[in-house]
Amino acid sequence: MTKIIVRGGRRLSGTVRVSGAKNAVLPILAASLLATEGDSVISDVPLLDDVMTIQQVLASLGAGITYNNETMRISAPIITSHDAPYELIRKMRASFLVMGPLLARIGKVRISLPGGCAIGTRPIDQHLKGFEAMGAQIQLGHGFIEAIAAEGLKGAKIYLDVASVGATENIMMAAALASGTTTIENAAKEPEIVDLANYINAMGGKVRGAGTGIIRIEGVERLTGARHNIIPDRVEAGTYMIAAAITGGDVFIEGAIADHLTPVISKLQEMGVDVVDNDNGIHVRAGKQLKAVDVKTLPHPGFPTDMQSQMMALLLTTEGTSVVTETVFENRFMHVEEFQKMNAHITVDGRSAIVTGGVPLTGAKVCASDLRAGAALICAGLRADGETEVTGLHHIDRGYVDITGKLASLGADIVRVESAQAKHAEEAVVAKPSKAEKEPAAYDREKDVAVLKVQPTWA
Ligand SMILES: CC(=O)N[C@H]1[C@@H](OP(=O)(O)OP(=O)(O)OC[C@H]2O[C@@H](n3ccc(=O)[nH]c3=O)[C@H](O)[C@@H]2O)O[C@H](CO)[C@@H](O)[C@@H]1O
Ligand SMILES: C=C(OP(=O)(O)O)C(=O)O
Repeated sequence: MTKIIVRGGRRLSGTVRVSGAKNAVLPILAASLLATEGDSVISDVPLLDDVMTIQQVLASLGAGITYNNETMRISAPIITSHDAPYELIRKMRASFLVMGPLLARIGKVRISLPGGCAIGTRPIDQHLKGFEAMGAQIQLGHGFIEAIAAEGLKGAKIYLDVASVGATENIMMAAALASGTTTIENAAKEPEIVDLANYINAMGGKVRGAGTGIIRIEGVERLTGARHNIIPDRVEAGTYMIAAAITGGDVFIEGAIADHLTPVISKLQEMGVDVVDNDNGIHVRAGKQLKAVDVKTLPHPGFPTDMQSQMMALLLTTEGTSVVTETVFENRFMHVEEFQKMNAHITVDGRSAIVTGGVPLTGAKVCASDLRAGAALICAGLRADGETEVTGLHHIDRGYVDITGKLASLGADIVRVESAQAKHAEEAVVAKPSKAEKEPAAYDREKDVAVLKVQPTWA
């Protein structure tokens, strides 16, 4: 089985560069379907499994895509299908974000219920409520959704019952080409929403108020491809901040934007970690005994749920007891059982976890139950006595670019071991004729497999 092996006890130091944000690039790639003419050129596109999945979805709908050097070029003058491929939509949550663009572009879509991290029930009722308000007729059955907007989408006033990130994005994209003005009330305010709005506006759209609770979208007749840089990944940056703090390290996180990380920075400072930002990134220094703090996840600008498990790893190393309350997803404590295998003292009581700090962590064989849980287990392994083996890496590969290489460059004793079977499968992919040769419109995976195969020299 492919695994990451971490031997704890090394203090991290040096500089690590943050990649483009997974949760920004995925909706932005979906939004590229809105442009009827001109190519979109998106830079700082991280090489993640989720990015590969969404580009396959776009290619299956008729988009032409090339990817080189973290830059993706997309053109979608003609949409050739309204049927999003089941096996790709089930793989991840964000692939559902093609629903809004397809409805707006061709007035028709068939799509399965989305997959994604198993952290709760994750309904899509708010997305559908928005599309219905804009005139789409929706039918649900056998795990699929069929929607038709025979006369095109019309602007509407939509109040979201929960400030859903995905629903805000999906509705924003659909509204960009609808007739009239759409208002989203109780909209999500995450930085990724602002990045998407900036991209739509660069394509010729008229989105105002992104980053606040009320977003107004004046529909336009057509959008054209545009150039756009993806914002740095605040969750990846936050993960390296935790990795630095948990090892008592001294790390500069290059590219991280402090304004996107205010709740994480403020909790770390409350615990006694030195965090200083400048125009180029965030410097994290830790060394003294850290204090226990309580953490409650909330929609932005509250403490991000995607940083909850990594923060829990750090709280295990403080003096005292902390309470971590998860309010965004109802089942996001699956990492607790894995931490317990590492000698962690945590009890879960409903939506709260009571974390007893200061009990030494010991290495163990653990499994990532979701993307961020995987990163949190690696952080805990950096501090634990002995060897920690983390499996379930398909979760981690969805959202972290070369986490082993980046941590190793900071001095961590960490290695990724590919199973013989995984290596064999990878070689088979390399040996196949290029997908681009067979389907000129498709993603050039050949080039990227070469990148994927790069193993750190210390391995
Ligand atoms: C690809 C992506 O960007 N993923 C992020 C996005 O997920 P995602 O967009 O799926 O998360 P949402 O903001 O939609 O979910 C927040 C809450 O709203 C609920 N809900 C959501 C939609 C809906 O129609 N009805 C409903 O009840 C969910 O069950 C959850 O309890 O935001 C989450 C919350 O910050 C992050 O953890 C994910 O990393
Ligand atoms: C929950 C996450 O991702 P997704 O919404 O893609 O499952 C995440 O990025 O932590």
